[in-house]
Amino acid sequence: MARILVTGRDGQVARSLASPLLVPELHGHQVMFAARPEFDLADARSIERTIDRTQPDIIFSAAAYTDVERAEDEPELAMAINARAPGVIGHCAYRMGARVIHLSTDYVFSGEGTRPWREEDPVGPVNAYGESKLAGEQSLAASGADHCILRTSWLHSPFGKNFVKTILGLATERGEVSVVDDQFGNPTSAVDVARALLTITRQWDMAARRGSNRTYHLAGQTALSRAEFAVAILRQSRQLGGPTCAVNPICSIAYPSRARRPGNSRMDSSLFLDSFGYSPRDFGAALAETVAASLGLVSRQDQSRRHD
Ligand SMILES: NC(=O)C1=CN([C@@H]2O[C@H](COP(=O)(O)OP(=O)(O)OC[C@H]3O[C@@H](n4cnc5c(N)ncnc54)[C@H](OP(=O)(O)O)[C@@H]3O)[C@@H](O)[C@H]2O)C=CC1
Ligand SMILES: Cc1cn([C@H]2C[C@H](O)[C@@H](COP(=O)(O)OP(=O)(O)O[C@H]3O[C@@H](C)C(=O)[C@@H](O)[C@H]3O)O2)c(=O)[nH]c1=O
Ligand SMILES: [Mg+2]
Repeated sequence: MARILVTGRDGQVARSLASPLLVPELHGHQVMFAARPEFDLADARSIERTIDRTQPDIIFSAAAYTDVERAEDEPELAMAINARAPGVIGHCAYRMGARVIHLSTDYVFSGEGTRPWREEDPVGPVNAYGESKLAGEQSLAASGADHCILRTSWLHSPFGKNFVKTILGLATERGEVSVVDDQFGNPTSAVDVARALLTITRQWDMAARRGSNRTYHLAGQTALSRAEFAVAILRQSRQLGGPTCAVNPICSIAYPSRARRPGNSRMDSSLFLDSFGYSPRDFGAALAETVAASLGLVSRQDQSRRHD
């Protein structure tokens, strides 16, 4: 049993961890969630106070500034939260001998080529969010804490904001949705990331023997374009009696956005599988879970609106 401190309470990974139906493995650990206003990643003192008070064995560093578009307009705030805070968390963990598992992203890569990215590949972020997350990896690594960095990608879940829920929402309003077909990546269930965090926790000593303080990639098994992903989401929704619509594939330049995004975000997660014997579920099973649960939530909201 470990004392686990999870940063963020309402994020996709945090809420997956807190859902006993989706992640029963958490049972047996003592889990604490740190969230605003008491715990603010932009305020170093609040981080120190929270970690000192909760005395964790291990910290799941899951909270982050994740609005890729807004990060272009407020890069200093994105840096404070995504770059400096992981260093502060690392220092606190180092002082008390706690471990840290920190979540990072495929957006640390440039998007060049077509080969799935491996851990040792050169980084080269193309937007402010990616730059801030890369700096966060570096500040945690420099803190001296016993840590590991888990880079994941294209998270989906029934919780919070994500591409799956956005597409389902658009399908209720429109007959067609235009989606970029020149960005490729591996959609990943936040539930599978939550399970991976617990897998590392269980096997930490084994990982340490192999050389801890490592970076791992952990993403879903299937790589596809955003447009293909949208088609899969809508097919799944139709099968479950949910909304559906046509997908119009477009180029990224035709989609108005402030942030550039990597074209090739494909991730190679084989090191994680070799190291921990764990792999996310197959694409269809993970997506079916997210779509089914999201449709349930959507229809409950609709019902309560009808009673308003
Ligand atoms: N979403 C994705 O597609 C991907 C995410 N990742 C990484 O995985 C991790 C988890 O992502 P995900 O679960 O999707 O995150 P979410 O966007 O769902 O949630 C982020 C959480 O961070 C919290 N947060 C933001 N700013 C602060 C702050 N200043 N102080 C305290 N808490 C704050 C938010 O709190 P509040 O509710 O108060 O806003 C929210 O609970 C992140 O590190 C992210 O960078 C990596 C690859 C893909
Ligand atoms: C909703 C939508 C998006 N798009 C495009 C916009 C963009 O280029 C791409 C993805 O859009 P999103 O804003 O959903 O995705 P984005 O916020 O860029 O997602 C990223 O979030 C961060 C936190 C990560 O770490 C990444 O792994 C990745 O998941 O799809 C369409 O073409 N049509 C649409 O209807
Ligand atoms: Mg977004």
